[in-house]
Amino acid sequence: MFAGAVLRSVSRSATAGGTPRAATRPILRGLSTAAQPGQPDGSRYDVDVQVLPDGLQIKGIRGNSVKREKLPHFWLRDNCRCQKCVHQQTLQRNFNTFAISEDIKPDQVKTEPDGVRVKWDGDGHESFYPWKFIKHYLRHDHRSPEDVEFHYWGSDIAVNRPAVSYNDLMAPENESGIARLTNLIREYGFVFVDGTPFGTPDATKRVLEKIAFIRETHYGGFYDFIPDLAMADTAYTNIALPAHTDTTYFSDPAGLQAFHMLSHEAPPGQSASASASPDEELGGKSLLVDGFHAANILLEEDPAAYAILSRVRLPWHASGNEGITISPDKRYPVLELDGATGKLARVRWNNDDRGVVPFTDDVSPTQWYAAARKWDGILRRPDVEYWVQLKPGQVLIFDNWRVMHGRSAFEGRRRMCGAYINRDDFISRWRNTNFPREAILSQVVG
Ligand SMILES: C[N+](C)(C)CCCC[C@H](N)C(=O)O
Ligand SMILES: O=C(O)CCC(=O)C(=O)O
Repeated sequence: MFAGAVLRSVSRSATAGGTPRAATRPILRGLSTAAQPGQPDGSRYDVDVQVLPDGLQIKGIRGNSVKREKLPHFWLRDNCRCQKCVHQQTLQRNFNTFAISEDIKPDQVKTEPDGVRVKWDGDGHESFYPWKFIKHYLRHDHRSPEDVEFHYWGSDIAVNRPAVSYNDLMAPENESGIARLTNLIREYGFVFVDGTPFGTPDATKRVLEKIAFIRETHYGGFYDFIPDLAMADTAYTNIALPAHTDTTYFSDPAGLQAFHMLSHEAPPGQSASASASPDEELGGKSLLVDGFHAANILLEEDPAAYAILSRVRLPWHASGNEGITISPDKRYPVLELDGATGKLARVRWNNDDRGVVPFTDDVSPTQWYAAARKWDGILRRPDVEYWVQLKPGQVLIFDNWRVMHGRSAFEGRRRMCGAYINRDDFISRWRNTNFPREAILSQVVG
């Protein structure tokens, strides 16, 4: 049952000197909304609205919890989402914010079953703010649908690795496969797509393009490589590579990376081993490390080292290829924390592509090396490392901001294909296949 009320037109009583006296403004009758489905505690939710000289004072009451927020008039007007103010096809703001009078005020405020309607002074523009929009700013429960429950893992993940089947993923008209795949990457940081045709790289490319378009870099777009140093990078060799993230030298490191081992032939003259999986004989095993899990261990065991790796900004570079010298827009730390939450947002770790450790005012290179040694030691712990022999048909896709990868040395002609995908394009695909668009818009628009 809803109750609504119309606030009498906002009266402005001028006083000497013309400064409007803040007349006592009646509170709009609280609006009691039945507990909405999924309301965390299932309790009633009352919202009171009071028009103040400089904004709408909103009070949200749920059980014993009362939250207040004042929504400034100008802020409300700027966030009008009517058909005139927002381009309905592109969802872009469709007016000049700064053409709105700075001291805009409502002429009339009315609560309705679905929200608050405001008629503005001046041009008489009318805005409507759904309760969902208003309650979002009451800081009652800022758990956004995008708050992810991370599943941290070590070598134990081998028992039950996250996977989807190629057929489920690629089923036409069915988004459940891509929804599950993107959600597994968000929760675990990686996923296998089993049963992917491997006679050619085409099916692998289709799998990746099911997520989003492929990111072009100086290595090209979709990559298909063997150890022939076609590009001046150790990935194009057969040497062992320790756990690392890729593209540490970009301001915006690749969000996803993928590998599909299409074939692995023994060196000429050496017969493929009779063993079930010749690859085991030839090496080239893949390594995955959950960087967030490793960082949690470091924080637990050596918080000072964690602080150093999250504070000291380092140079990173890719300079091996003729005429190409890539480095990020600024120096970045190994562990990048979210400025707002303090939570770990990104791991940037490739000791081979790291530049010279700087001398900074508060942390010496010796201190940084001691912290990095601790970090490196954690990455190499047997219970932290997940070693897996990739096989043709298994596409590995992982979050390059969280999961490090590497490989053991190998012999012979090992053919790998895959691609990078931008972080934001991956997150967009995850959002749009796992959450209702309305919930997404209320997150991304703010
Ligand atoms: C493109 N492909 C994935 C084959 C190789 C890329 C080389 C990656 C580089 N070592 C880095 O850490 O960024
Ligand atoms: O060959 C592999 O298994 C991994 C290569 C690698 O680390 C890379 O391309 O970044």
